[in-house]
Order: sequence, then structure tokens, then C-alpha cells
Amino acid sequence: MKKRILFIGIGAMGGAVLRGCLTSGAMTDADVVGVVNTKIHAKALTEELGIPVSAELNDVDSADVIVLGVKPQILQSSVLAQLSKVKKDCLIISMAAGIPLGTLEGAVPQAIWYRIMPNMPAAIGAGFVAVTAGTKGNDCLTAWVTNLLNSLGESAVVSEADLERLGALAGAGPGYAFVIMDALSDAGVRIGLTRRLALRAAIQTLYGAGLMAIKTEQHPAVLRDKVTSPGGTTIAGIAAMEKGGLRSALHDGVVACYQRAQELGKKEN
Ligand SMILES: NC(=O)C1=CN([C@@H]2O[C@H](COP(=O)(O)OP(=O)(O)OC[C@H]3O[C@@H](n4cnc5c(N)ncnc54)[C@H](O)[C@@H]3O)[C@@H](O)[C@H]2O)C=CC1
Ligand SMILES: O=C(O)[C@@H]1CCC=N1
Repeated sequence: MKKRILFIGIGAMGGAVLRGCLTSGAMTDADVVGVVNTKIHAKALTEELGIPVSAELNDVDSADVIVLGVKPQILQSSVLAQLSKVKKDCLIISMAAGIPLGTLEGAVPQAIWYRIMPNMPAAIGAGFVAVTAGTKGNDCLTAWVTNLLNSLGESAVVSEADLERLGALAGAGPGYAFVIMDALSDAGVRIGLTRRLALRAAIQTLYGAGLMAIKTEQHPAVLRDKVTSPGGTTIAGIAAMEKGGLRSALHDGVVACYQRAQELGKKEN
């Protein structure tokens, strides 16, 4: 019999995961259905994705696999309670930042829980997705989950503690990268470039640098050294950025993000 896969929450991240899984063919042998919180959104997704999407969470008891793409606050305040009727050994995959497996397993103990931490470039197959198994996970299910996620980019099976850390580095990371991109384009405008040219140059430069780090497998410090001529212009720019606290701002940002995820894991947040 076909597996029944239920996606609860199909927004920015849940939608990226669902679209990736649908286009990769990883779910061709499954009945895939979805739930979101408004009828308009449900109708639009049904038309776009060609799967039934509704605005009411019914029939959780018939699902073999559930993927949770709702915000952590919604998960804690309403969705978890509605999962109490899932069948024994239903596989539930949560992408919610900060909500620990202990809480999830405590709320729905008959399920087999996994957590994943994707990031937004998963929408174009260039994501980084961390995966961690709950206490009832096993190698076979871990392989099934990672296979499902392979269309989203690179995946890594990690401990739950590392998944939390990776949330602050890779889960939120595209947000940091877009701020850097925007700031570089602003700086280009400041020294006289048009916005259009500055933005094109900033985006392609960050893309090229990332691709170069992947393809050459060289440490970023080694690559940076190739750009900095002795007594030259780049080292003058980097020195000014370091003086402005670029590195420590990035450190503090990742730590603040990590701490916020831990707050979200507490019920009152
Ligand atoms: N956006 C990102 O880059 C990342 C997000 N995440 C996690 O993914 C999850 C979703 O985040 P986003 O996609 O950014 O949020 P979003 O706001 O774009 O999507 C949330 C989805 O949940 C649905 N929803 C809301 N209440 C619902 C309910 N009661 N029942 C069913 N569906 C409901 C909405 O219709 C929407 O489709 C969060 O838990 C977040 O921590 C994880 C990694 C990266
Ligand atoms: O900002 C957030 O809470 C989510 C989790 C990681 C990226 N976006």
C-alpha cells in the first residue's frame, strides 16, 4: 500500500522541502497531502502542486509520515496537541527551530520522531540540511529520511546538540548572507556605482566566492590570502572591516541566534 505523507505547514521552508521532495520523485510512491492555515493559501497550493491541500487538520490517524513546517510557537500551542491520535510508529519529521526531541516525544510518544534543520537555499537544491533521529529512530528510517532530503542539497546526520548549533549557523545563515549582500551593494552605491550594478556585482561575488570554496576545498583563509596583495587594496579594506568589528559581530550574531532557539524550546516563548 502507498505511504500517506502529510505536510502540516507549507510556507517558506515547509514549501521548499515539499517542492524539493515532489520534484525529485522521492515521493512518487506516496499519497501526499497538505494542511495550511487559510483556505486561500490551501487553494493556491493545491493548484500549484497538484496535491490536496486543505485548511483543516483532519485524518492525522491515517498518516504514515508527517512533516511539520509550522512555526515553533504554533507547534507548541496547537499542532502538537492535535497529533495525539497519530498511529503507533508514525514517522514525524519536525523542522521547527528550538523544539527539542524530548518535548516532541513527550507530547506524542507513540510516534517515531526526527528533527531536521534545513535552510532556505533548499528551495533551489543548494541547501544544507541537518538530520537527527529521536530515540526510536533507526538506520533504515534515517536512510529513508536523508534520501527524501537529498534533492534539497547537502545533508548531514548529526546529534541533536549539533542540529541546534547548525540552526544558528546554517538554518539562519542565508539571512546573514543576504544582509551582507545588501550591505555590500549599499557600499558600492556609496562610492558611486548604480544600485543595479552594485547589486549584480555583490551577488555574483558572494556566489563566486562560495563556489570557489566548494570546488577548491581550500580553507577560506588560504583563499583570502590569494586576494590580498602585500600593501594592496584588499588588505586595507579587510583591516577597516575588522576594526569595525565584522568578525565579532558575526560571532555575536550566531550566539544570539543559538540562544534564541533555546528560548523557543521553553513553553512560554
Ligand atoms: N524560514 C527558514 O529559513 C527556516 C525555517 N525553519 C523552521 O521551519 C518552520 C516554518 O518556518 P517558515 O516556513 O519560515 O514559516 P512560514 O510562516 O513561512 O510558514 C508557516 C506555515 O504554517 C502554516 N500554518 C500556520 N498555522 C497553522 C496551523 N495551525 N495548522 C497548519 N498549518 C499552519 C502556514 O499556513 C504556513 O504555510 C519553523 O518551525 C522554522 O523554525 C527551519 C529552518 C529554516
Ligand atoms: O528565524 C527562524 O526562527 C527560522 C529558523 C532558522 C531560520 N529561520
